[in-house]
Amino acid sequence: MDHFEYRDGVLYGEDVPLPRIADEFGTPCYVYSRATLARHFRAYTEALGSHPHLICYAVKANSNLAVLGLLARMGAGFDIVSVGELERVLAAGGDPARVVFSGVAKQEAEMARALEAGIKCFNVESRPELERLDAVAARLGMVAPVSLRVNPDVDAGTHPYISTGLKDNKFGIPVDGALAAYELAAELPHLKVVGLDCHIGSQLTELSPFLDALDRLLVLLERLRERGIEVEHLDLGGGLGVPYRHEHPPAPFDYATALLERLSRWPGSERLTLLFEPGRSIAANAGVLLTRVEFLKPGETRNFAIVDAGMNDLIRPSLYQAWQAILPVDTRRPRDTATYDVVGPVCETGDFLGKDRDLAIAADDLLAVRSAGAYGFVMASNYNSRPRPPEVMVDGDRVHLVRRRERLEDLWAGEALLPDDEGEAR
Ligand SMILES: Cc1ncc(COP(=O)(O)O)c(C=O)c1O
Ligand SMILES: N[C@@H](CCCC[NH3+])C(=O)O
Repeated sequence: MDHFEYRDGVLYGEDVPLPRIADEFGTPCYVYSRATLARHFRAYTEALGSHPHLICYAVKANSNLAVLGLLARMGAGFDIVSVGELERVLAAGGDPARVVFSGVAKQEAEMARALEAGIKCFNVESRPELERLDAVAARLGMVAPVSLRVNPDVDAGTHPYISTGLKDNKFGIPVDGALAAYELAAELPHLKVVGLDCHIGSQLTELSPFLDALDRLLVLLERLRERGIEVEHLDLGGGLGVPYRHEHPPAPFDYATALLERLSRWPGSERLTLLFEPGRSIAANAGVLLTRVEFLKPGETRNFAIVDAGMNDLIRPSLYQAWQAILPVDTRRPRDTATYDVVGPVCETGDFLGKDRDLAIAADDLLAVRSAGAYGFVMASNYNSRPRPPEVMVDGDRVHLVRRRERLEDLWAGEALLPDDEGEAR
């Protein structure tokens, strides 16, 4: 259940009819539900109950300040992958002591800023990164808390572009080399080993890859213990899938219960703080992308519904052939049903939001693309010089504009013409 439902034939976000939002803010427009975000976050904390834990929301999924601020107030930590995400978390009132920093290419300045801000942990992804972090911490006269992101080589069974825990992927330290990397970390004077981490991929719909990864991490923890290296926390990353169409991913409760059960066989597990880095499972179904039909264009082989949102606004269908439901917002007016490719204004054949959709629509109707709260706005671009859409949060019957539509002049902010004397003559 989420908070986007039909009432008397009109799609609502919480208690707000979506046509009201289109009238006020125009289309395309992202709409998020505060209640859904909060409910998805609570599903994790309630599932983990009294076991020591920290839910570090993956900022990359949806980094709007209002989303981060809401989760921060609920006690969330954050998983960041850049200094930009760190600054967003801080601007939203997030607690730096609850931030973990993932990513394969952390720059020295990013490390320094995160150290000064006092983050909880760096999730280190390679040996050279350990050395770089030690050097940066030494320069600042600090000690950096580290966890090694281990690549457990399990098949997450997801789209190849969003699988991260295989030997072939760029992420993490291969599990076979992890002991030696931990020994290096323990020797480096400006690092303190605090955790062990993995993240095997995104949109996982089965429990078994998570449990396989946990088993491999527990073997490694045992080896570390034998060498006198104890960690305070175990970070199992994000990756829990959501229902976009026919998928039936485990609920956070079942996921956490299965992991806790497996973990309980490990001596001392009750003292091990569990970290999770969920992004999609918190944000995806808390958002829709509202768009308006510009034209219906019947064709010999296909019918096109041309809408005002394109791949620059929501790239998942084009990039991963992802399927997201597309719903008419107002079903009260009689319409003929036809099968459409729902396409955008961008000059690319790959610019589509959905293919072969049976829809009863007419020009000027509003559509809602569901499950757009994660990896939606954050992946939007200005391709074709299109301003990025606004973001709106509904909260009961209230509507908050949480990011205005970009203005045309925002499109060239920071750009410069060549000085006069360097024109065409050369
Ligand atoms: C290190 C890390 N943590 C967490 C996430 C969040 O993943 P998801 O949105 O699938 O929960 C990702 C993205 O895949 C990631 O790379
Ligand atoms: N952007 C991807 C998920 C990437 C996960 C980040 N490691 C998606 O929309 O499915």
